[in-house]
Amino acid sequence: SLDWGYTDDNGPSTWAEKYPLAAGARQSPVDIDTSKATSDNSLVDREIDWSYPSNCSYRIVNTGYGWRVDTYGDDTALSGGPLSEVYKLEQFHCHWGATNDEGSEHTVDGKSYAAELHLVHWNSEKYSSFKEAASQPDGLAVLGVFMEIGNADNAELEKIISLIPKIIHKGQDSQASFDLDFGSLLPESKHYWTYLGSLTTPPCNECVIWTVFKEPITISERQLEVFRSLKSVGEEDAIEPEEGKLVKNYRPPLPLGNRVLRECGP
Ligand SMILES: Oc1ccc(S)c(O)c1
Ligand SMILES: [Zn+2]
Repeated sequence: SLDWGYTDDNGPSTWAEKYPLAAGARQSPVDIDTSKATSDNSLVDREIDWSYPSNCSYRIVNTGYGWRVDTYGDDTALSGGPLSEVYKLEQFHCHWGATNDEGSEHTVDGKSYAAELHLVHWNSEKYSSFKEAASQPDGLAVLGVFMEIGNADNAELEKIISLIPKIIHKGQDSQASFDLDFGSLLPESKHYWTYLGSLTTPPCNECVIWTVFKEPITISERQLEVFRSLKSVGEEDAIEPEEGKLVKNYRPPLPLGNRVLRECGP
């Protein structure tokens, strides 16, 4: 089974034992203390620009600590905002909690959202692979999108959620090509906070330029329950039906320390 996870005996407070980077000074997530955010001119008119194709083939996989959609980011591009180069979309995934009052990784003035979507991009202008980029301080650019519970399903996410019953157990995957409109996975407002941080899962490499959108998107309670139905163990692990469910997979915030937190947007 996994050597790290989100239970009491393998959760975030134990990660540094096997993954020393997890104890670094540039870790993610952080609490976004809005009174500390500077809106200096360094980002003025530097809005985040993305271009994602409307139809792509994807693979969704149960990693044992969540679901992850691997994209084949040929004609994807993320630029602008805090980024000096063009980044390609590698994958996206989500973090959530056991109840709706927790689940996001970043928090805003101490407030948690029910879940948080991460769209992971890598600096394909400077580096030749995602793996190489993940070892560099400017290697990855991750967009963080807060998710709150609303009455309506999120139609775009439903295309992904409908595949989850096929990957209930760790290691299972499903290939699908659907026209996913990424734009609708992002909020209307492009107002964001940005800071230098890390992967929020082991090995917690300090290689991420984070951009966290201020405005959440909404998903329904039913959709979030589907996330929680994923299992962290393989089909071969004989366990009771209710056991091994991935009811939460979020890392609590780490200190911002002396890092700069900038904000940009209307
Ligand atoms: O490549 C990545 C893995 C995990 C997480 S949380 C990321 O933000 C990027
Ligand atoms: Zn993540």
